[in-house]
This record gives sequence, structure tokens and C-alpha cells, in this order.
Amino acid sequence: MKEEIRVQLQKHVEVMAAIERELLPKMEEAVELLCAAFRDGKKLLVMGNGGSAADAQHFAAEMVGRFLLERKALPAVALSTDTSALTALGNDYGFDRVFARQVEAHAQAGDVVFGISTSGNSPNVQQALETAARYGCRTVALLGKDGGSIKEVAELSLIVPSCDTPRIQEGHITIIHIMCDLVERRLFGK
Ligand SMILES: O=C(CO)[C@@H](O)[C@H](O)[C@H](O)[C@H](O)COP(=O)(O)O
Ligand SMILES: [Zn+2]
Repeated sequence: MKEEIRVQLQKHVEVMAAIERELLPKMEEAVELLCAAFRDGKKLLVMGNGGSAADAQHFAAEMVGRFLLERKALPAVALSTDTSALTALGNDYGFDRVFARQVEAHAQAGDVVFGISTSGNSPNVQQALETAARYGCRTVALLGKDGGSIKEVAELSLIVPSCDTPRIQEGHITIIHIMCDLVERRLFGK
């Protein structure tokens, strides 16, 4: 069993190294985009399915609460947490609309709308980003595999270089934590 564990840990390390090789400029761009939006009084909307729904609420909570620095709250909402909205919108409009309809409700021009999908092919995330673009929002996608159809839709796509869903998710949460740290220090650091 130890060997199986070692193999998985090694794959995790390889994905982290690939992120370092390939994604630094895009991570920088995402941090700059978030900082500019927060400085301008705009908010973050973020969503995903399954493990990515958990990442979305984790990301929003880091912004509303704090990451490492004591500072004022930053406006961020995960669109994957409200069971009444998710069930009503899924039931009445279809699951593909559950995030797009919430974007229609909450998005204002200049907000950052962040979609998270390991395959890049979740229709509800894609439709939310399409709607966000129509509302004049900045759109960012955290993706994996070949980036799927969402990479064609988002203004900025960060594609974790792996085909393995759990490893992609580990890449996503690492990128989210690094972005939270950099945004917080740029906006509130001494
Ligand atoms: O966490 C996992 C797998 O590690 C699952 O819950 C996974 O997130 C779900 O199957 C999602 O529906 C996958 O959607 P996506 O990442 O392809 O957009
Ligand atoms: Zn998972």
C-alpha cells in the first residue's frame, strides 16, 4: 500500500512542478485582475460542481473572512452554496442554468466571475461565464485536462496540466490559496 500512496504523492508533486513551469504569468494576471476589481469596489462570484463547489466556497470564505492578515472583509459569493436557489433554479430552469441565473441576479459590470471545472466542460459553469461576459464582468476559469469548451469562453483560463481529476483539484486549491495570499498582501500588506 505504501507504494500506491507514494505514487499518488509523486503525481501531486509533478503537477505542482508543472504549475510552476507553466502557470505563473496567468496566476499573476488573475491576482492583478482581482486586486483591481476589489480596489474598484467590485466583487467576486465563484462557482463549480462537486469538489469544485467546495473549492468555490472555500475561495469566497477566504475573501469574506481573512486569509492570513487581519483586514476588512472583501466581497465574494460562492454560487454553489444556496440549496434553495440551486434546487429551485435546477427544477424550474434546468441544471445548466443554476449558476447563470444567479449571475444575472448578482453580477455588475467589472465584477470578477470565476468558474472552476476540472474537465472544462460543465455546461452550468460555461453558461455562467457566458452570462457574466454579457454583463460586462471579467471572467476567469480554473480548468484541467485540455481546458474543454470553457477555455474558449473565459477571458483568462488557468489550465492545470494534468488529466487526473483529483490532482487537478489539488492544483486548483493550491492556486486559490496562492491567489488569496497575494491579493491580501497587495491590498492590505504593509
Ligand atoms: O471531487 C470530485 C472528483 O474528485 C467530484 O465531486 C467532481 O468534482 C464532480 O464529478 C464534478 O461534477 C466534476 O465536474 P467538472 O470538474 O468536470 O466541472
Ligand atoms: Zn474530489
